[in-house]
Amino acid sequence: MNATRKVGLVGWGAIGRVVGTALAEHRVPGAELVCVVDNRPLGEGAPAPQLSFDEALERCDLIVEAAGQGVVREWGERVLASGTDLLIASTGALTDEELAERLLAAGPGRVYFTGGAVGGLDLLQAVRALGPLDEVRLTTTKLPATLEQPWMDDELLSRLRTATGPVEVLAGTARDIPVRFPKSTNVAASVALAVGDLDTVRVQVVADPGAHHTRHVVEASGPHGAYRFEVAHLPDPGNPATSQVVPYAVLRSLAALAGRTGQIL
Ligand SMILES: NC(=O)C1=CN([C@@H]2O[C@H](COP(=O)(O)OP(=O)(O)OC[C@H]3O[C@@H](n4cnc5c(N)ncnc54)[C@H](O)[C@@H]3O)[C@@H](O)[C@H]2O)C=CC1
Ligand SMILES: O=C([O-])CC(=O)C(=O)O
Repeated sequence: MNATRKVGLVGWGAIGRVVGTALAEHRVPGAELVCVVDNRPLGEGAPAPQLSFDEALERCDLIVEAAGQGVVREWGERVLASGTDLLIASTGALTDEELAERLLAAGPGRVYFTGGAVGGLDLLQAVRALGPLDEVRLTTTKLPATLEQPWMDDELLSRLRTATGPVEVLAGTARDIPVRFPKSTNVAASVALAVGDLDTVRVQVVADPGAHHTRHVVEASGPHGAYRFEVAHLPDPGNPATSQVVPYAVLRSLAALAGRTGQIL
């Protein structure tokens, strides 16, 4: 049987709280929560000691990032160089190809990403082996307030705030969109990781005041077939930018990584 994975969880927010609580309750066979890292003091709020990143690297063999793209940029290489594996939720950081290459070259730790809020990535990854896709489109629809960004001008902010139906906020590729909406469109980078090309993935970001559910629609086509995956998630009540399902996607990824016998994964 494999040794128990010693997990350091970075980020005690909408995703981290659910992941950390499940780990602390031993709901992931083969994985144990050793510590939590967060740049806010957590007091007694977390079920494991709050440590610095450096302390976490000394005690853990797997870091789960559920904090933001900046953490991947700042810590990714050091995590891998210390021999610790890294599971990434903030995949948008990997649209920086220089960083992605440095992470690929770093080691001996291994880097993984979770499918997060989007579906069908396993099939898109499989299709890639047949040859490139001609077209890949992602349409993400969210509540307007979850899409507001510091770079937006007054006109765009006003369009978001006064929308009475769906409005396109920005269109681009998976190379530029996740940087523009760092907490809201990591899914675009995840689709690009599956497809293997940032520029092929065209992304449309839509704000809809009636979006009771956050929607991600992936449409892809190529010489071998056509694919469409549509998901509609309830947003997390505390952080509506994040879909409620995301921590469970992280836990699913963790279960696969911990890979205990007695489970069919
Ligand atoms: N792949 C996917 O489908 C998704 C990915 N995400 C990514 O996951 C991230 C976390 O999401 P939530 O838990 O909803 O966010 P949240 O805002 O609820 O929680 C983030 C936590 O990380 C902490 N944090 C932020 N920067 C930090 C730093 N530099 N060092 C240590 N701690 C830090 C914050 O204090 C907070 O406790 C998002 O920013 C986004 O990048 C979010 C949703 C879906
Ligand atoms: O949770 C979601 O629906 C998507 C999200 O925030 C992201 O990709 O960053």
